[in-house]
Amino acid sequence: MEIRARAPGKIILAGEHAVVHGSSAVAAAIDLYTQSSLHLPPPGDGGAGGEVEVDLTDSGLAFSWPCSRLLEALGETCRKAELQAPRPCSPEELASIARLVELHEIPEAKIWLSAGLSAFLYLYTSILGCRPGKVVVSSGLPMGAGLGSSAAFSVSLSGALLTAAGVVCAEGAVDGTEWRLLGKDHLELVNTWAFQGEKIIHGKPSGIDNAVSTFGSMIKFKKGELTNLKSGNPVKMLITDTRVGRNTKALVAGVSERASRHPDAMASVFHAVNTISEELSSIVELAATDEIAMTSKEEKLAELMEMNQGLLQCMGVSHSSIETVLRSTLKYNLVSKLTGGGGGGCVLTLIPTLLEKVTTELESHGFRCFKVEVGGQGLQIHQG
Ligand SMILES: Nc1ncnc2c1ncn2[C@@H]1O[C@H](COP(=O)(O)OP(=O)(O)O)[C@@H](O)[C@H]1O
Ligand SMILES: C[C@@](O)(CCOP(=O)(O)O)CC(=O)O
Ligand SMILES: [Mg+2]
Repeated sequence: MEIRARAPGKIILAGEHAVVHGSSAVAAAIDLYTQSSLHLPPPGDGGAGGEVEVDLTDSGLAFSWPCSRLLEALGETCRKAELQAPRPCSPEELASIARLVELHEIPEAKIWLSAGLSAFLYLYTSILGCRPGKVVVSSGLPMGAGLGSSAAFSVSLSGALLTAAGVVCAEGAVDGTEWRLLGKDHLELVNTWAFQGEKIIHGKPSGIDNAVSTFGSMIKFKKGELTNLKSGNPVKMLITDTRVGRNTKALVAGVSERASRHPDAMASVFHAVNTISEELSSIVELAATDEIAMTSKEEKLAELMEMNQGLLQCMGVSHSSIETVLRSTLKYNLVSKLTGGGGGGCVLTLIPTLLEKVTTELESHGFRCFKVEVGGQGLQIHQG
């Protein structure tokens, strides 16, 4: 049996970090995915001699554990998982899982994978027990760059494993593709499991990343509550990856430490971010109903993003590479802010729809517009 599940990454338009401390945040799914393909031998095949394998194709590494070894280390976890109500991974269980991960020598340069492997082992053994199987993971998302690869990993894994366990099943089809969707209750269950995976990777996640990866669309998120935002006119964002690696868990912990050193000042910062996210979400919804004032709404969005970036600097999560992107885009009057954990990673730049609008108007006269890159190569030949 083979089951494939794919889950998208996300951008956070406003509210990262503050959302961990109870503020509102606004996030949207992007069309870059992580895919998990689960292969299970027919029941009875492999038996006690079988293995659990995971092939992380993007990092070129594969790992396996004999089922007997997993059973010995995790015992109870492998026997009595409550699939409808996942329980958090206890510190003892996490320590046993970490020892199983340490059985493999992960190259120092890729040591950050160990958190993902722990989440994998937790989700696999809790949902399917110590049953043999193989998961192949591939992703179009940069890892550790603020686009929610950790959540997409946990959501796609949970989706594939829960489908195999028979507790969720796909319903409607996605137009023109081979992919199918889950109903709301089943999505809720996947989201709850994926949140447990995120906890292993992030330490103290707000839950916004797994929620937007599970449910898609554009959402406002506050203290676990999710509101779907109807954004008729999608905002256009340029995403720039500074390629400066960082780790969300450490950044989230750094903000919490600053908050405990300066509780009042940071409470004001989080409150200001909350107001920005609330205002931004109402502008997004208004833009869906009122076409004409699009330009002024974009100006407001840009201003709110700029203010949010200033507050992220207050939290200590900007970086010199991010500041370089801000300066470069400002030269063209474009506003940018970091997205996700910060400390490097990705930066969002708001692209005005005015450009699109002028094209649409010209085309409405029957003219034809081309979007071209200029100054490229001359003649090119490919011989098979
Ligand atoms: N495809 C993947 N394979 C293995 N681990 C992954 C994968 N995607 C994400 N991870 C795990 O998630 C971590 C990155 O998460 P994080 O620091 O939250 O950044 P982000 O979620 O912004 O990409 C990686 O270090 C790894 O442990
Ligand atoms: C910083 C934070 O708000 C978002 C983290 O996103 P990412 O893992 O950097 O893609 C943390 C969270 O909400 O769990
Ligand atoms: Mg993450």
